[in-house]
Amino acid sequence: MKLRDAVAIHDVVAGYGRKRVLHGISAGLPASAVTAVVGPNGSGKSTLLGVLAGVIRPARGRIERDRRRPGYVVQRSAVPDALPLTVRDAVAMGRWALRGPWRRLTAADWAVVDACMSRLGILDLAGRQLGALSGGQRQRALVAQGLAQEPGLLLLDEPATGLDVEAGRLIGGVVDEESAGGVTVVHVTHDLAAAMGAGHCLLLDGGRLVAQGPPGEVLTPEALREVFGGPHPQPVGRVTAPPQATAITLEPGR
Ligand SMILES: Nc1ncnc2c1ncn2[C@@H]1O[C@H](COP(=O)(O)OP(=O)(O)OP(=O)(O)O)[C@@H](O)[C@H]1O
Repeated sequence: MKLRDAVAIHDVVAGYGRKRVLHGISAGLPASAVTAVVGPNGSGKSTLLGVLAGVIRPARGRIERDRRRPGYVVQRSAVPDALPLTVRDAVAMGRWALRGPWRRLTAADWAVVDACMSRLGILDLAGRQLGALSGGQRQRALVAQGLAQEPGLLLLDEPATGLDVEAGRLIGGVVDEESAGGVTVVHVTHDLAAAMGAGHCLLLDGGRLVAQGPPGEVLTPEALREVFGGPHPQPVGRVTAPPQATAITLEPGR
C-alpha cells in the first residue's frame, strides 16, 4: 500500500453466489480525500462498495485498510419502508455501530446524533418514523447515520440521487467537510459534475476498472464515450459544477 492510500484494493473478484460481478479490481483510495466511483448501471459500483464495507466477501483478492468499521450509507431503496424506527433512533444506530449494541448511549453520543441531524437539516424530523419520510428526507437521515459513526472511512452509495438541488448541495458540502476533516470518503455517483469535484476517481465498466486517477484525467470525453456509449452523455437538469468541471450529469436510468 502506498503511504498516501488509506485503502488498497488488490485484485478483487466478487459477486453474488456463482455470479461474478467484479473481475479483478486493483486500486488505491487516497487518504483524507473523496474518491468518486463512476460507471454505467450494473458496472459493479455498489458491489465494490459492499466489498469495501466488508458486507460482500471477495471470492479472490483482498482489501487492505485499517480495522475500524467503515461508515456505510446504502441507497435509500435498500432500506425497508416498514422499519419501525424514528429518525433519531436511525441516526443513533451510527453510535451503536461504534459502541456495540449493548452499551447505553451517553449524553455525548446523543449530542453527536443531534449534531449530525442538524448538519443534514433534519433535526425537526427527529421524532418522525423513518418509513414515513420522503425519499430525500430519508436519504438525509441515512447520511446522518453514517456521520454519527464518526468513521475514518465513509462509503456513500449515490447519496444525492433523486434529491433536489438544495439537498444535493447540502450533501455535497457535508462530503467535502468530512474529507477536509481527515475522513477518507468513497462516493458512488452518476453526477459527473460531483465526480469532477472529487480528489480521485475510479471508472468502472462491466466489473472492470477502466481507469483511476484525478477525475480530469479519468473522465475524458473519449473514456466517457467508450464506457457509456452513444455520442456523449447528455446534460440532464441544471448542475452547479466546480469551475474546471464538465457540467453534465448522467441520467440515472442509463
Ligand atoms: N443482491 C444481488 N444478487 C444478485 N445479483 C446482484 C445483486 N446486487 C447486484 N447484482 C448484480 O450485480 C451487477 C452489478 O450491480 P451493482 O449494483 O454493483 O452495479 P452498479 O454499478 O452499482 O449499478 P447502478 O448504477 O444501477 O446502481 C448487476 O448485474 C446486478 O444485477
